[in-house]
Amino acid sequence: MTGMKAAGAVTLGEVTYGYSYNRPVIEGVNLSIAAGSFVGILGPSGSGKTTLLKVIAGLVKPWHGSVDLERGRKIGYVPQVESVDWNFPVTVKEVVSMGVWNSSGRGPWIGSAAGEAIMRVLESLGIGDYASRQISELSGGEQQRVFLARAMIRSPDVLVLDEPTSGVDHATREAILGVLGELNQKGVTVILTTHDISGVARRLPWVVCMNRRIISQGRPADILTNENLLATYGLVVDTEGGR
Ligand SMILES: Nc1ncnc2c1ncn2[C@@H]1O[C@H](COP(=O)(O)OP(=O)(O)OP(=O)(O)O)[C@@H](O)[C@H]1O
Repeated sequence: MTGMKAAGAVTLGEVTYGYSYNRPVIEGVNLSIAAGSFVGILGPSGSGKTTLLKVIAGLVKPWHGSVDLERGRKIGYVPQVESVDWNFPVTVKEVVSMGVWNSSGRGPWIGSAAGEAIMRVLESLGIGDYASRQISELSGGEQQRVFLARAMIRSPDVLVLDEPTSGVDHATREAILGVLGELNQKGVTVILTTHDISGVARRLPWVVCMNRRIISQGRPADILTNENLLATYGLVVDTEGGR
């Protein structure tokens, strides 16, 4: 896809970023993600996956290198649930409405059209009944779906998700993967990180292994080999699952 900028394509060139002077946590990252891709990013803890997603989503600016997304395309970012502190009172509907503040430019008042759109998204994720509940009362898997709803309400061209299936049960994982698969079928580029090799990564069309740098990428059957996993994680992982 080089040289071609289809909707929702993301291209990183020689991207380096870190949090303290002279200590990059991702370095020289070159990555081309074609529009309409469904990509899983794998790597051990601390390998820079979240950082890479933040660079892609434009939340941080790389020290060096380029991040290209076609002008006017929208990126939705779904953070890791554990990274968010919901100790203040806010309902599910209010959290999702944050996704439309930017476009309405009017603050947290939900018009009836936006309200209906929010309910449609919540229902598509099976959490319509929770609209008026406090977010702090929900389980991790339910909160995960609320964040997904907040990103989906903006109809993004690219959806970037940080470990969307971590800490959820089997049924929730399948529900989340199902929703992401449907969005991808509609043309949304989906980029997620995961630690779940057999339950998630093996089922995606394309995976990228990273550890500060990109180590390998390709179809899971070609990439999730013991040799590559050893290079990425420093150990051989039981990829056959047995879950
Ligand atoms: N806000 C921050 N300030 C300082 N250092 C940070 C910050 N965020 C991440 N780091 C450091 O950058 C490195 C990469 O972190 P990152 O969260 O990108 O890794 P990760 O691959 O997503 O890890 P995990 O799988 O555990 O979520 C780690 O060493 C981490 O400690």
